[in-house]
Amino acid sequence: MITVTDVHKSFLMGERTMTVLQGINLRIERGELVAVIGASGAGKSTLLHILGLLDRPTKGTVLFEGQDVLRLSESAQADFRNRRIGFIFQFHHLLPEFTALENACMPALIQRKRLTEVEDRAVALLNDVGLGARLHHKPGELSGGEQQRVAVARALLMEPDLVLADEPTGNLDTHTGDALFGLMRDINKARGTTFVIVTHNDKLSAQADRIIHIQDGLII
Ligand SMILES: Nc1ncnc2c1ncn2[C@@H]1O[C@H](COP(=O)(O)OP(=O)(O)OP(=O)(O)O)[C@@H](O)[C@H]1O
Repeated sequence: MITVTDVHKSFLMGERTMTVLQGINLRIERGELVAVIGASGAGKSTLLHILGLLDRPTKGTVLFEGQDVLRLSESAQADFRNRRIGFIFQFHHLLPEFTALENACMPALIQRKRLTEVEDRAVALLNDVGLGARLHHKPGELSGGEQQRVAVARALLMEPDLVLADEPTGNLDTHTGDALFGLMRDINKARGTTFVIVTHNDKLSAQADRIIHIQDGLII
């Protein structure tokens, strides 16, 4: 599904260049659930941002089903992201003024689809994540785990082939984190959705199909 070849990423910090990724080579097969682990600052989030077309490598290629996605225009990349990739971050970035249902529908609204077109699917997803009784609650009226589950429903709304999750259980208690990871595993099994999950939790990464360990910007 994804082939990453010789990806480097450097950031210019004043006069100094800081190299964060130093030649990443990686293949991710369709339907895999991959955990990305490594020490703080190793480059995990940077790699995830590059896979999600949220950032560009300084050097190297990223092929998605053989297509060189880095060559797409900015707007084509945005469209690709919106249609094919779901994102789940540690801080779920829900919009506080909107209900759980409206937040879950947000990717469709961004694509100028009507709420009525996706509402049924969003309700079904929120049911799947155990929030059937919380559809009209705003984020401030939900627990941290419930908010994160809204973010999972939102990530799945457009039926993405790929979900990128950056420490999705990072700010949850163990029990809620385990349940959320189990939910992602279930979705992976049921729909064949590919997951790439950055996590610091060894117990969770042990349940992945494969663990990718990054150290100092290289896969070891
Ligand atoms: N936009 C940026 N400009 C400059 N430096 C950056 C930028 N983004 C990340 N870095 C640096 O790159 C390094 C890797 O960051 P990254 O967020 O990928 O690490 P990580 O492995 O995800 O760490 P953590 O587990 O703490 O989230 C860090 O030292 C960070 O300070």
